[in-house]
Parts: sequence; structure tokens; C-alpha cells
Amino acid sequence: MLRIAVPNKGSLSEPAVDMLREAGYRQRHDPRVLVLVDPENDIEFFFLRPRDIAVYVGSGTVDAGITGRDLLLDSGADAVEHMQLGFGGSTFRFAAPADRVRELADVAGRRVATSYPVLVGGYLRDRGVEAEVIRLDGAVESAVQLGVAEVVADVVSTGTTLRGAGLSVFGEPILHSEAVLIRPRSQADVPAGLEVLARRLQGVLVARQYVLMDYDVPTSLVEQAVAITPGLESPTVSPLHNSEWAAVRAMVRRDETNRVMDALYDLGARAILVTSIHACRL
Ligand SMILES: Nc1ncnc2c1ncn2[C@@H]1O[C@H](COP(=O)(O)OP(=O)(O)OP(=O)(O)O)[C@@H](O)[C@H]1O
Ligand SMILES: O=P(O)(O)OC[C@H]1O[C@H](OP(=O)(O)OP(=O)(O)O)[C@H](O)[C@@H]1O
Ligand SMILES: [Mg+2]
Repeated sequence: MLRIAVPNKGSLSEPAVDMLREAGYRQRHDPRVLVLVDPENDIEFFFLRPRDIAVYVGSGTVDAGITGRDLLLDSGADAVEHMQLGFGGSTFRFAAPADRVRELADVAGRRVATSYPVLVGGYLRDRGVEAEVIRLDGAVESAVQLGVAEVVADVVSTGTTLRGAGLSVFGEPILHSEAVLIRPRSQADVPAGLEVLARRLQGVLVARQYVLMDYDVPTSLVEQAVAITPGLESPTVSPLHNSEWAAVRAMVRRDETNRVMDALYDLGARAILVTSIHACRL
């Protein structure tokens, strides 16, 4: 039976459970459930702290898990990314009062508060910046005001928390993170069940990212139309009863839907219909 670790709390928990449910797996409804067996799919889910998931996966006690790239790197565990999951996006950044620290070089000789000491320590070491890294469990933005550090390094999503603490980001982002499916680095053969899980999750990603677009177009314009909607492999072109027109069906990126519809309409396509994809296997 495949053993998969899933975040039990925090920003990644609910979207991870939603994605697994969309992929057809049994999921917990009660946040107190710690282990859940899905016998139909021969899979067992362990609900663990997101920060611990890389440790379990790295030790090989579970076959794979869902966590954040930042948490994976900070854990130093023997685990690698198997696929990106398209949610839980964030950047990891330095921040400080804008009048005191403006660039990475200014961090030298200062104290940096963070919940991700391995990630931050490694980043500074790679760039030859000597600073003291202070590990805190959370709410690191308050560390400057309380005099524990001059700089913080933390997850930034909207930036509201930093602004509230009077801090400004500086330097390049340390990392762009998102939720990832991870597996042990040393795994010689990826278990067959994990490939099925990854394919199902890929199906959810595609269903979320693409729509199906159908339209009618004069046959003389089919080549120009399919250049606008090339689809993933090749669009379906079907004859219509009126032989001067053809019907085209193609997958289109959801975020490009309206731009593509405008371009098709301008070209002369009509009856342009957009449908959501419920599930798919590519
Ligand atoms: N707005 C956000 N705040 C915090 N973490 C986020 C956010 N968006 C995505 N993440 C990701 O969530 C993971 C952090 O998980 P963590 O368990 O610390 O959750 P949390 O939302 O910070 O909850 P907690 O209250 O337990 O600290 C990281 O991979 C981080 O990149
Ligand atoms: O840029 P924002 O949208 O404001 O979000 C980022 C903030 O959210 C997280 O804090 P969380 O609420 O998880 O508290 P924590 O620091 O105790 O983990 C993170 O650590 C930042 O503080
Ligand atoms: Mg947090």
C-alpha cells in the first residue's frame, strides 16, 4: 500500500486535501484524523506537520509527501521534488527597516531572524555574507521591533504582515516556493502507485489550468485559426454540414481564454464556446 504524507495544518493543508480529493482519493473531513486508509486506491494518507514531511519522506518511512519547496530545502532531508503542484505559491525574502538595510551586503555582521535557518544560512554562506542567523518558530516580523535581530527572512505572500511591522523587502528573492510532491532521493525505482498518483495530480492541474474551446470557422481560415489555438498536440478539425465552414476544438490555457476568443472572433470565427475540463489524463 502506498504511504503518502499530507500537511495537517497551515496554508498548504486545505489545498492539498482538496487536490487529492479532486484526484479521486478518499480524504479526511475531520482535521483531527491523523491516518486515513483509501483501500480502493491502495493508498494510506498520514496527516503530518508540513515542516516534518520532508523528514519522513527522506527517511523512507513514507513513499512520498506534499510540502513546500522552502520547507523541503530547509529540512536538509534526503528527499527530492517529484512534481510541482501549482498551489501554495510564495516568495522567501529578506526584510528590514528601509532606512537601515537596503541590499544583501548590508546584512553582513547583523542578526537575521528566521524560521528557516538552514535555507537562510546556506544562502548567506553561498554569497560570502557573514551574519548571525537566529532561529524563531514564527511571527519573525516582530523580531526587529523587539530587538532580537536587525533583519528578518520569511515567507512573503501579500506583504501585509511585513508592512504592518514597518519592514521592507530588499535584495533578490531568496527563493520562489510552491507546494511540491516529494519522494526519497535514494529511491531506485519509483513505486508504480506513485506514478499513478502523480498522473492523477497532473490531471487535476491540467483540468484547472486549461479549458476546452469549440468554434466554427470558414474553411479558408482554418490554418490561421489553429495557429491561434494550437492545442496541446493538435486541435480537432471536423467538417460541418455547410462545407464552407469547419468546427475546431482545442485546449486553451484558462488565463488566455478571453484574449484567444477575441483573436478568433477578429479572424472570423463564430459560435465560440468555452467549457471547463472536469478531469483528464494527458
Ligand atoms: N501566506 C502564506 N503564509 C505562510 N506560508 C505560506 C503562505 N503561502 C504559502 N505558504 C507556504 O506554506 C508553507 C508553510 O507552512 P506552515 O506550516 O508554516 O504554514 P503556515 O500557513 O505558516 O501555518 P502556521 O500557522 O502553522 O505557521 C511554506 O511552504 C510556505 O511557502
Ligand atoms: O505576506 P503575507 O500575506 O502577510 O503572508 C506572510 C506571512 O504569513 C505567514 O505567517 P503565519 O500567519 O503563518 O504566522 P507564522 O509567522 O507564525 O508562521 C508568514 O510567516 C508571514 O509572516
Ligand atoms: Mg507559518
